[in-house]
Amino acid sequence: MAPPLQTTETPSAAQGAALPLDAEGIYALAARSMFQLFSSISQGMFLVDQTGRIVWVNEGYERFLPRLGVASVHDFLGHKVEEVIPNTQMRRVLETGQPVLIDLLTNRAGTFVVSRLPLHDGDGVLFGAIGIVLFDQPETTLQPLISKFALLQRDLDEAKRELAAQRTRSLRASVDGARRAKYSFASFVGSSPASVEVKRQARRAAQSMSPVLLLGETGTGKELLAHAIHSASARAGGPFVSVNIAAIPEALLEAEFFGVAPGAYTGAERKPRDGKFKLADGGTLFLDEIGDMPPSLQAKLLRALQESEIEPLGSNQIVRFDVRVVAATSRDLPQMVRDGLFREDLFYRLHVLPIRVPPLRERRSDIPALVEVLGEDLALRSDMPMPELGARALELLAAQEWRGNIRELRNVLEQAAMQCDDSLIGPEVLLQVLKSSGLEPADLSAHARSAQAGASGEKASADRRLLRPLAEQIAELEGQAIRAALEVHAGNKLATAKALGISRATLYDRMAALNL
Ligand SMILES: Nc1ncnc2c1ncn2[C@@H]1O[C@H](COP(=O)(O)OP(=O)(O)OP(=O)(O)O)[C@@H](O)[C@H]1O
Repeated sequence: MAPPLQTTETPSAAQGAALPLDAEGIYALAARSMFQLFSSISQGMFLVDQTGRIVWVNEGYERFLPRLGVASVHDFLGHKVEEVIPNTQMRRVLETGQPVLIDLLTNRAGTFVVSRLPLHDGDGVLFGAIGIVLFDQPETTLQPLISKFALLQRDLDEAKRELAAQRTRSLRASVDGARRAKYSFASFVGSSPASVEVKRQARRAAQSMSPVLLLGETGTGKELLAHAIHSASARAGGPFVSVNIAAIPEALLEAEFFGVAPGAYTGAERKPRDGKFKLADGGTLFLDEIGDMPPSLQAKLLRALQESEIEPLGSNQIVRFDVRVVAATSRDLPQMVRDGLFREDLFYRLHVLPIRVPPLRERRSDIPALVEVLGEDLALRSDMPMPELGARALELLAAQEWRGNIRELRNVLEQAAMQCDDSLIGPEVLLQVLKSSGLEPADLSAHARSAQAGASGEKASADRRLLRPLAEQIAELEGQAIRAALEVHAGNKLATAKALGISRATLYDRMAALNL
């Protein structure tokens, strides 16, 4: 039940009345006593009814009225609380029924520490609220507390700043780490003719600024070579940024490449950020699995590569970049062009310096060295002794087809090392690992026979070819040399004769004899 509208007189106490003996009487007296105590020790108090009208104000509160621009108590009582006390939050207490035990209120009368308590009747029905000014001018009365709070706040802010700086430093370090090339040409193990040739081509590519296209089966070392090309290039001091196109959902690829401008999206997952082109500025951008580039984005990528500029999503600003592109794919890109799955113009843009990375089965003589290096790496990473392979186990490895190439070789070695109690890996364990990995173990005897047959057959046929009349062999060699020189010089007789060190007349003679 709402109390009647009153003036500044304190709600009457039980002065003069006999002390109650029953609990209800004591409770009523205690409530009244507490009310009076708060009224006298606080700086001021007022009551509102459930509609938010001021119904009572004590003497202490009266002194704030002039500062609130209210001439008298009568101009205060009966008004809606927010009309006479700017910035008050009493309405919220009436709406929620929840107390605000302590709060700071600032308005034209000053800053106050206040309490706001809802008032409920015996049935729990809200009938009003009480506003208490605990401290007037808290900056002076609460000075020691405020100083301590300020000190703690300063320490907290400093700690937060330091933490944020540390986080930024470690993020930057990990990003820098991630953006530095991890491999050089020394990391590319192999001295077979095929490996030597691929390294030679890649070293030459490193000296150029043109795009490089690395073509080869999965696990052949294309990514390793991309790192090595960057490390050996003039851009080695710049970032190496890698994008695995196959690993990024199509919907996110555009943002990944071109970045997102501030305010482009409201969703939390689309915060403004730089795209990979911008991140690679001054360095190398490695586009891994370029054959998986969705057709919808191929035109945009081509434009970016041609113009060396991008437009981040949600922005109309052009961002220029200076990036050297190395792309790689294990897919048959020319066939994809023929099938209309890959843009021809983009293909030619990337196909400036193509390098074919041969599969492991074309460089089997690299396998012992690879086994040694991969084994060393495994031992370092897993704290295991370095795996050793006997001659027969090595033979078995050398005979495999290795569809997954060096990556597959590494996996097989790792599994075999884990299954062996000592560091020596025998052929039985290898056979078991190969089978459990779904790989068909090579037939060693057949492999040996074919390798031997290949070698001895080749030798036998070479021998037979040499056991012919010398004039016949010389004529054959002469014909080969003339045909090759004519081809190189596009049929130009003068240049061909010069290259072969013969006169033009002799060349015409020989050509006639050879029916050329
Ligand atoms: N010649 C090599 N010497 C040493 N390690 C190699 C060599 N080639 C590849 N590797 C290792 O083999 C693994 C696969 O190589 P990488 O990722 O470069 O192959 P990839 O051709 O890019 O494969 P994918 O096409 O599947 O992406 C890596 O751990 C790499 O370090």
